[in-house]
Amino acid sequence: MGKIRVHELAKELGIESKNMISWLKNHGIEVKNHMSTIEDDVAEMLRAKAKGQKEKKEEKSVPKQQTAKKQQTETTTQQQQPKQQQHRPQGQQHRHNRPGNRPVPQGERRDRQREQNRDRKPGQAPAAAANQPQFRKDDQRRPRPQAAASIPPVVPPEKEQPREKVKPLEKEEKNIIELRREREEQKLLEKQKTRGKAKKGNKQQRASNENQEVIGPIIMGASISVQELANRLKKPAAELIKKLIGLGIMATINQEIDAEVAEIICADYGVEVQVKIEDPEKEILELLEQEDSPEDLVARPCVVTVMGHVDHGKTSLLDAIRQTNVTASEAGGITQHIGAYQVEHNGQKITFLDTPGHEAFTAMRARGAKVTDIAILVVAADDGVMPQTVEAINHAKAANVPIIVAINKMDKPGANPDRVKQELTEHGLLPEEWGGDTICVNVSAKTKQGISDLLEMILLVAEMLELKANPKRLAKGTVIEAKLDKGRGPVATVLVQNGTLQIGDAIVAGTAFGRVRAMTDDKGRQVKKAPPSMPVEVLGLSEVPEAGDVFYAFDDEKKAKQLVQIRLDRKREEELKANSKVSLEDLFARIKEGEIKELNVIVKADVQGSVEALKQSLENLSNDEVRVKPIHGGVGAITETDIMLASASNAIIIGFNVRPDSNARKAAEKEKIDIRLYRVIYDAIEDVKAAMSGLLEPEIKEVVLGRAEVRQTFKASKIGTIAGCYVLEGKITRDSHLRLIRNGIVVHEGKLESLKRFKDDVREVNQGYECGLTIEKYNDIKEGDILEFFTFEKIKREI
Ligand SMILES: Nc1nc2c(ncn2[C@@H]2O[C@H](COP(=O)(O)OP(=O)(O)OP(=O)(O)O)[C@@H](O)[C@H]2O)c(=O)[nH]1
Repeated sequence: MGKIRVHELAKELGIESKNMISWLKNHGIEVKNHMSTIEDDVAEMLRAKAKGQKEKKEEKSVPKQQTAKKQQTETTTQQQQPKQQQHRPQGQQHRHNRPGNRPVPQGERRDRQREQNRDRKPGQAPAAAANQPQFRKDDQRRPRPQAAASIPPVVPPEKEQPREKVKPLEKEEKNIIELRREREEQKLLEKQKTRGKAKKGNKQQRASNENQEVIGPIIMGASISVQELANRLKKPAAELIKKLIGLGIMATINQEIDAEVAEIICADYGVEVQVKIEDPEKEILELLEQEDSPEDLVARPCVVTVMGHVDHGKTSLLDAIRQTNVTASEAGGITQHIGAYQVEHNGQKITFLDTPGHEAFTAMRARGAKVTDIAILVVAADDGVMPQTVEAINHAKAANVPIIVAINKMDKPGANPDRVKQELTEHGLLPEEWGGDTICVNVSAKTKQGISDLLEMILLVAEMLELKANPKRLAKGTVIEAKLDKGRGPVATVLVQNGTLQIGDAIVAGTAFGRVRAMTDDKGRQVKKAPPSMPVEVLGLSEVPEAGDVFYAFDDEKKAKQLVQIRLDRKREEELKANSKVSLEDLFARIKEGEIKELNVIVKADVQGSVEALKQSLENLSNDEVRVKPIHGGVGAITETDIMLASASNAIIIGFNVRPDSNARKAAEKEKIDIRLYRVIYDAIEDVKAAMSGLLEPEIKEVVLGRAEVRQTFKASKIGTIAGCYVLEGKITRDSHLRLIRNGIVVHEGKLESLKRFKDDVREVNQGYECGLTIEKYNDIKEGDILEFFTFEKIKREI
């Protein structure tokens, strides 16, 4: 028997799906979303309830006695409803989960339902209700003796009834939600109070234990000098320096230590640190980010990204959607590629980000930009769920973006959508027709089958998301793509996310400033305004911004320029700071300038013997001008902690037969720490010696291209060990050198013998992809091994 969906019934009763879902949930009826089905008797009950409310409203003009009578019947019905509902969810659950329960194809079921509803005469109950077994209907309407008994024979309608009578679904719902929220807030407040007390207690306890004067919280900026901190703690500076040495930080009395270190020191004295950093950039942005008042908010089109495995038809699907939905007025327009486009379906717009593949999506997310409202996961019906499909699912899930599955290539003879659905369930996407909440639509980008259904589903999900924006304010959005055009200068495709962008607006994106000189839409037409969710190509920026940069429009050009200046200053400062770190390359120059009197070194090696040997040999290199000082030595991979220590004490790191792990590598890049890696102790000593005398010739520098993890190994009799790898970062190229690292130790260095994706030989494989490879004359590859790929680059000496 066909059951009705939440959104269908909501539409029928003229209620918002959202309200109906909350109401059902609050009454103990389990529904997942607007696509969930409702038991027929529940639907019927809701219809009766809605009908009752409507009638009651009309009854205001009906004579009093008559109204009272009707209301009595209504009340009776309503009073017994909760009882029925409480039993229902379980039954509903069972029905979905029962094995062997033939899943009714979604399309078939929806069509059947629509057909039945279309055939019915006005005023007649919908099909689902008509098929309802009679006894249920009776049961629902007929008051139970007990319930009836509790109803007073004469109902005073004016006083008792209005509460039931005029309360619409929404209002009832709101009260429950508000009540819950209030209770939760209360609980939170209480929790915080007790926590605060406990914290305070601990601190005081510690302070009194140490028999110290209680000092209030120390308020500081991003850093504080050792002297200043000692003054505020009322402690001798020497004591603090001792503590810092204990932490591996060699600081002088005038040196600045950052908030994190200050916090550790102060914790020892039971003193709290409060960091207050004045951030002029934040202040400007806060002014721009002011919240919209609800009355200014209007619905905006949803923004969709298409993701999926290679060759499953992302580009074809985007093209098919674009072609099928070119309206008559646009037919003559030349479709431009501007990184995003809009189509219209049933009078509603949908924005597609025309950058297939999840790289664009993740790159933007990595930069903190959330542009996508809905993800379309394309899966080829003849191929099924593949590695990149899984990646795409995980990316969308991590971003908390709803997924609609487009099962593509349905025109192909080998198409098997049920297999795809089965595979999807293994990755946490349960198709809605199997009781889950994932919408799956069968499509063919080739024949255009199902494209319209897909668009309909997108609009349905978008409706549930209630996407809104305020077109009246200054624009804010994200840069989707940007390039330098020879003739036109910097060109950026931006997606307006709030406000309206207009010609002449002053805008800032990253460190790029400009006035919007011209705007072009996705059909190549010049436009003067771009409302929310509209992608446009913008001319007029001073430089090329980066994809993922957030842009803001300003009414005050001065403020815009101020923001850019703040960002530029900060960038410069960071570069300067980074450059001030010691490296072997500029060691000699800095020694000569008297800047460096001590060369701090951190030594990491594969065995303790090497650590000691290196430390000793390095220390022996000390001369009158500079003292080589190993501040830390240890066995194992170079870690992020080593980098932090190097950064805090301005040290270089020497690794012997070990490598930095991936976090350490990133941190070293950020902190500009010089890491030198060697396989021969003598080379390490020689390099430092040469650097100290200005003779270091770093002509060739190793450049790491990427890292991959061995996920599986296969033995092939003629080939040797084949490693199934996943590229963790960067890329692998066929001709790169590699080293095999096991537990942070370099086990082998050599070259690649072959590199394949699926069955094809490839020249390179990028981050996020899987590949198969073999290593020249080396077979001892194990699961979990890390392969690091590198080449050599010639570097010009600058001293
Ligand atoms: N028969 C059939 N072929 C299709 C369909 N959709 C795409 N293809 C074909 O599948 C191949 C790959 O399609 P693309 O659109 O390039 O796939 P993609 O996912 O964008 O591929 P990448 O951009 O390489 O990741 C092309 O040869 C298309 O012609 C379809 O619905 N039916």
